[in-house]
Amino acid sequence: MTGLAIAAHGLRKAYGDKTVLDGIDLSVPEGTVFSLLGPNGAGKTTTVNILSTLISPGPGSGEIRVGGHDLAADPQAVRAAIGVTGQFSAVDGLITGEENMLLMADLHHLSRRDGRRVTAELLERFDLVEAAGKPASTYSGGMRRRLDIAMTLVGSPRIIFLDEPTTGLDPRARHNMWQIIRELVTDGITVLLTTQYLEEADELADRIAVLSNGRIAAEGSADELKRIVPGGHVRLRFTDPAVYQAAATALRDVTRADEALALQLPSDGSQRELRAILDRLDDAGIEADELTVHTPDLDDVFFALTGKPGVPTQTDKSKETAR
Ligand SMILES: Nc1ncnc2c1ncn2[C@@H]1O[C@H](COP(=O)(O)OP(=O)(O)OP(=O)(O)O)[C@@H](O)[C@H]1O
Repeated sequence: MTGLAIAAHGLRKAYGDKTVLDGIDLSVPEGTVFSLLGPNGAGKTTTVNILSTLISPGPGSGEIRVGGHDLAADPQAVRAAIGVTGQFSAVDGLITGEENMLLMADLHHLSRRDGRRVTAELLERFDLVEAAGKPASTYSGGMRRRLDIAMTLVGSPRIIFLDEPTTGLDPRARHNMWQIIRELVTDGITVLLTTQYLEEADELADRIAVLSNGRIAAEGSADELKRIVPGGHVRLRFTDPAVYQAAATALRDVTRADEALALQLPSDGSQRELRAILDRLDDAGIEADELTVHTPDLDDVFFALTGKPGVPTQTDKSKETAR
């Protein structure tokens, strides 16, 4: 292996005259989580489908290596190295969780005994022992996803593709899934995660690539991406209109929100800039009733890069931190 679990050069795909992937490069080091982030239709699933050999790359694509194997020359070896769990999971609802697992063990040609052992271990690990004898159709969304990942692990993959693994899950199940993903990585597995949830990429990914219009608009760690967009500001709120007016006069570069009696100033949130603002207020004898610092988050990055608002964040939690 090269140290890279996935190395793709100039990945291309078009359907008719619609270009979905317009030459993207991906480098994913072993044992890391790489997140492909993009709005609906950006090409995330198409990328996963190509890398997992489900569909062929478009003409003109460069070399693609997955698990150290050349995708075009040795797709079988790629398939043996990977596991895929997706929006349309492999779980059969008509049979029990345990039967699904045993079926998977059969597909991987495990002996009956090994199949039973691995199934028991994985059902235990994913907290599915109690539900093991019930039809999978009776499982909650979170249980189904856990079963799906457990089934994927039967084949001992080194690389797992998780296509939107928490879409539709409630917050508890989502956090549970994040924990599972972290544990996979602790075990040395490489995870390629596609998500529409910015918070999910922020939580889990070592590196994030933002897909937009068939290209990677930006790539880096969450912190690196946050640094490329402006958007940091300090917000001051007042209850007394006269004090609000005085502050608006005393401070430069402010954006006023007269109705809310609030002022906004661009700021990187650093101690130096905050002190300068507070000094100016002190000099003018002004006391703000509330001061909050807003630092850019992946939402800001995403909107700046794709120009497409409306992508869901996972919580309504305020982006502002009171200081
Ligand atoms: N078999 C196909 N035939 C024609 N067009 C397709 C096909 N598969 C995908 N597309 C188109 O390619 C584009 C990218 O689709 P893809 O499913 O990769 O996006 P995505 O980023 O995974 O989106 P989502 O978040 O909605 O799953 C979309 O415009 C889609 O309509």
